[in-house]
Amino acid sequence: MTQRFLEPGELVAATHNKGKVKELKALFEPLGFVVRSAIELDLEEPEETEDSFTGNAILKAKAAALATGRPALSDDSGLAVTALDGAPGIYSARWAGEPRDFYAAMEKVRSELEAKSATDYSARFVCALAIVWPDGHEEVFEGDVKGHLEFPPRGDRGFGYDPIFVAEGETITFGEMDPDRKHAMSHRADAFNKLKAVLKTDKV
Ligand SMILES: O=c1nc[nH]c2c1ncn2[C@H]1C[C@H](O)[C@@H](COP(=O)(O)OP(=O)(O)OP(=O)(O)O)O1
Ligand SMILES: [Mg+2]
Repeated sequence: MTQRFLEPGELVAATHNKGKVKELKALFEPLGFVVRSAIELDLEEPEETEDSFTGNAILKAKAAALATGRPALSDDSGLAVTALDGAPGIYSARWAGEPRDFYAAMEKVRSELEAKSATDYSARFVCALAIVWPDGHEEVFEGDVKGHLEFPPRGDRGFGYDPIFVAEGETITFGEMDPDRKHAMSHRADAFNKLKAVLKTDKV
């Protein structure tokens, strides 16, 4: 399939995560997109049945594009810990249970590292951003940010696993970091920088 460009206009953010909605708005609104989230539109949350970030990103965007008849943007992301063979990975949200408790999920990461007597605390955040059009055309981009984990968790400025993640070259966690600074270096920003290639806007 040939690459397709996305025209500025209304864009459905196929996510129910308020932290992501905030970050996706910060990335797309300056470029002239009006972002409406799946929360505002009261869309159903599809089951994430694929075995990769890109697969789940496409699945979520496709469901929202079909439900709304509009191009939809999704984000599938997670924390991949080297010593845990990439876990929690695509299960990052599911490790937090229902209702989501990321302090419990961060504690699970810590206890699994301790159980393995791990000395390697390196980790990365991964993000797949997908755009799917109502006719089924899809574009997907993957980004990451490398770093390491520190315990106990610090900072309440981000979401999810941010309080234990320290990016390469930094000393503070994503939870302690100014949100604009996180946006400039995150896995989401990395994927977004690749996705810019399909945005039809002179503001890029
Ligand atoms: O920048 C981040 N800072 C901290 N934690 C993060 C980040 N990015 C993803 N994460 C973690 C938490 C999130 O809950 C999970 C993704 O799971 P994921 O299924 O993609 O998202 P979700 O279920 O929260 O919302 P939705 O599927 O409606 O987009 O990984
Ligand atoms: Mg999810």
